[in-house]
Amino acid sequence: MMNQLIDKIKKQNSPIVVGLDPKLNFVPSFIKEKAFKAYGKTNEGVAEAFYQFNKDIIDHIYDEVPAVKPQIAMYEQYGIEGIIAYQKTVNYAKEKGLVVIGDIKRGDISSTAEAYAIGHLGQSNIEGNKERAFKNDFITINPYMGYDTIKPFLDVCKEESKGLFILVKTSNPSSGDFQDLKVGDNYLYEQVAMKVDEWGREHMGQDYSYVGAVVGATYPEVGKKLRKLMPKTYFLVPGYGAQGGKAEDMANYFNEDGLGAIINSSRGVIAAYQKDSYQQFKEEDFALASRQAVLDMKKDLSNAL
Ligand SMILES: O=c1ccn([C@@H]2O[C@H](COP(=O)(O)O)[C@@H](O)[C@H]2O)c(=O)[nH]1
Repeated sequence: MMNQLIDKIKKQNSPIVVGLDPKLNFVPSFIKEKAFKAYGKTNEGVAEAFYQFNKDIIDHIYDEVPAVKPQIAMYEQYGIEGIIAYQKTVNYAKEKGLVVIGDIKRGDISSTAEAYAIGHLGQSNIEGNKERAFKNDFITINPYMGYDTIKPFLDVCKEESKGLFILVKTSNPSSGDFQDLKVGDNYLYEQVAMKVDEWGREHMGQDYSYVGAVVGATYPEVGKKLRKLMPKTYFLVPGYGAQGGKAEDMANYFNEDGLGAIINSSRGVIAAYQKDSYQQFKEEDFALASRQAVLDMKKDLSNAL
């Protein structure tokens, strides 16, 4: 799957992933009103509104970006109906040929990790009948509990040709509370990076491993250091745009082959029509504004890289 992602990045000249993180106040009123008329102001109503919102955005961006990253929390808060909207979003993105990174950030003891891995990347075996719950190509996972909790994910990835992005240095303001603690001569994030690199070497695609790393756009000096420490690891880089990550710093996350990183923007794309800089777009043209935001991000990055 890493090879396919890289091929698409090269073909579209677009190291960009759009985060599908819907919020009710991002959804235009004409979509909300229709959904609420059909299902009421209920979880089902929100789920319908989110799906229609995502679908229109996907229709307007799928030819310009290789991947989308739905953030499961945005859906989960609306219960089963929200999860169904997440699943339908993943399915629709796959139908449009997009690579899907399920941002689920799981991690637990190995028996539980195995269930997460099967559910989000693999297939369950129901007395001989195989069933797939979610069609993600990659998921994000949390390495805090150590190797035995990572292994079930690696095993399913191998079986299914899927991939992972493991949290190494996150983009949030307090990411240093633990990640920047010194462990011997290294920072904790460096220790984790070395492990992710080691696990990845046993799970190589063509040039890059299918075990990737999450490295926040908001710490470009760390990005530069990690780029050297993990040359075969693809980086998923959240934090560009809404969190303050700048295009001029993104070169730090790429290798000399022009590859090695895929930059995420969620709010900056899906809620673009609400920004002053896109006020030429009316609410009903929200998806066109998202497309414009992708084109602008593409230009912004290619000028900087
Ligand atoms: O370190 C991390 C890890 C994950 N995220 C996720 O990425 C998006 C960012 O959204 P923006 O609107 O572009 O800020 C969101 O889903 C986060 O949960 C992250 O930001 N940082």
